[in-house]
Amino acid sequence: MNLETIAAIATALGEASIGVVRVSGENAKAVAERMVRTPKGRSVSFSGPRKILYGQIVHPRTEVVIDEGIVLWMPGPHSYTAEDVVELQVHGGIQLVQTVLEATLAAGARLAEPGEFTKRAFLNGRMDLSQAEAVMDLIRAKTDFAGRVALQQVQGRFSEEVRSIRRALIELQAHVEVTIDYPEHDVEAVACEQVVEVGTALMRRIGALLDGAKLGQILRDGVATAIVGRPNVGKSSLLNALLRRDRAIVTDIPGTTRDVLEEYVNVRGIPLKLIDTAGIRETSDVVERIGVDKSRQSIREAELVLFVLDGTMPPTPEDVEILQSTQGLKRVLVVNKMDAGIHPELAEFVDGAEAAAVVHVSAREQQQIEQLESEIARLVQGEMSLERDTTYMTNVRQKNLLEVATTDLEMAIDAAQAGATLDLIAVHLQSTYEELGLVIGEETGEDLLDEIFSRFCLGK
Ligand SMILES: Nc1nc2c(c(=O)[nH]1)N(C=O)[C@@H](CNc1ccc(C(=O)N[C@@H](CCC(=O)O)C(=O)O)cc1)CN2
Ligand SMILES: Nc1nc2c(ncn2[C@@H]2O[C@H](COP(=O)(O)OP(=O)(O)OP(=O)(O)O)[C@@H](O)[C@H]2O)c(=O)[nH]1
Ligand SMILES: [Mg+2]
Repeated sequence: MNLETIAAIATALGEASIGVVRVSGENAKAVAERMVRTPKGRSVSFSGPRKILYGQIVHPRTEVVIDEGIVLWMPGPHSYTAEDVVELQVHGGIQLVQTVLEATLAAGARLAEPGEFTKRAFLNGRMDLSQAEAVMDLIRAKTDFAGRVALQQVQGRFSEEVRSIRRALIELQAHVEVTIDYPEHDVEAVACEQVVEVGTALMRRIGALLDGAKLGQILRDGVATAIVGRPNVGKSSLLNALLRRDRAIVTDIPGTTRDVLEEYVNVRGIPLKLIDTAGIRETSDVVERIGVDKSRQSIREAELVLFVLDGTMPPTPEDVEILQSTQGLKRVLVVNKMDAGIHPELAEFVDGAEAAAVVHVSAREQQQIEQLESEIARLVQGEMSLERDTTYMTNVRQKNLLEVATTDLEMAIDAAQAGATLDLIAVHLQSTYEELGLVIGEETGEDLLDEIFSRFCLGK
């Protein structure tokens, strides 16, 4: 495949020890030869196998020395894109890296679009679409766990399973097609039995992938965790304590938090989307009332509720209301202000309440926060352990395709059970096969590819 030579900054913009400009394509060699000199200023020829060299980086037209750097020469197909790749590793100054990029453009490359390097890797067959998409998940991973899942997918574990299911489908399809050509009643019955038997097993395998996807979604978005309670109990203080920084405004004035505030935190490898809410109470203040409505909305959308109570006071009617409105949800009762003592009526209230866990903390004094974290981890961990034989996936596009594929496969099985014609069964099997192909990018149209890769970051 003959594509234009592209260049981009591969590292984040900012002051850093090094910055990398990457060039890929047929002219990568020419670009490098126009820009790289030995420490003594002599030209360098980039041919033969991979090479690492140290030298000067010059502007291709003026020969002005821009920096000294390390240059990697990786001839295709043994490179990230499977094309000839040159990496110019220079000092990581914001302006400097930009100047080096401009020099590569002057030397004959064009600026890469977002995701274009990875798109090349896909187009050149070095990875499939599911792997390419996972590259971006890997970069965006906020926790060790999410990172390991993405890496698993980059390395092709998910793709392998999809391919293996497709191979089994093709075999089944072949069996059915052959039978269509030689119609004999008992042979036909055998084929139907095959479709039911093999199809059911494949359903189970696709189902397992979909289970992994559910978890993947949590990984990507974080567990929606609403911190709720009446005003002044210490919700914002708890958010700050869990974040280990002063994010939300805390005052002794009830009704301080007006708007919903969202922050991500990593609790023992589990990503939580923490939602600090306005204290719930009846109020005539227009702004505060909107905030309270939003708090109620957050409760409805939460996967986990941290119900905060002021341990120093007897429970109020608002506490009773919130207890009711969070009934049936996965909730933790967080008795706050333990540093100031626990009121016996509050203790009684908590004893009588149903909850997945009860934790006494002091948000302000940072006491027992780790205890709370352990409880949270315990509550969500069950669904979150990275099991060796489970294949996870975080991509909504792929998940939707798997769902459509199961529907079609189910139709094939139903048709076989109902003794439908083999032609009809074959059509459903064919659809299943094609949908699974789209997951890994087989027969995927140009428009969709553009759309997928444009969501990548520049230089990837
Ligand atoms: N400097 C640098 N570091 C990097 C990358 C890069 O492009 N440049 N990567 C970019 O994201 C990641 C590594 N990914 C890569 C994947 C494959 C190949 C590659 O050359 N593959 C060849 C050769 C394999 C081999 O030697 O065994 C191949 O598959 O044929 C390179 C990088 C992370 N670190
Ligand atoms: N003694 C004690 N006081 C605390 C503790 N946590 C919070 N407070 C105090 O309680 C008051 C209210 O804290 P906030 O975190 O603003 O309470 P909130 O629930 O977010 O309040 P609203 O935003 O008004 O709903 C502040 O004066 C805090 O300093 C604690 O653990 N111990
Ligand atoms: Mg608050």
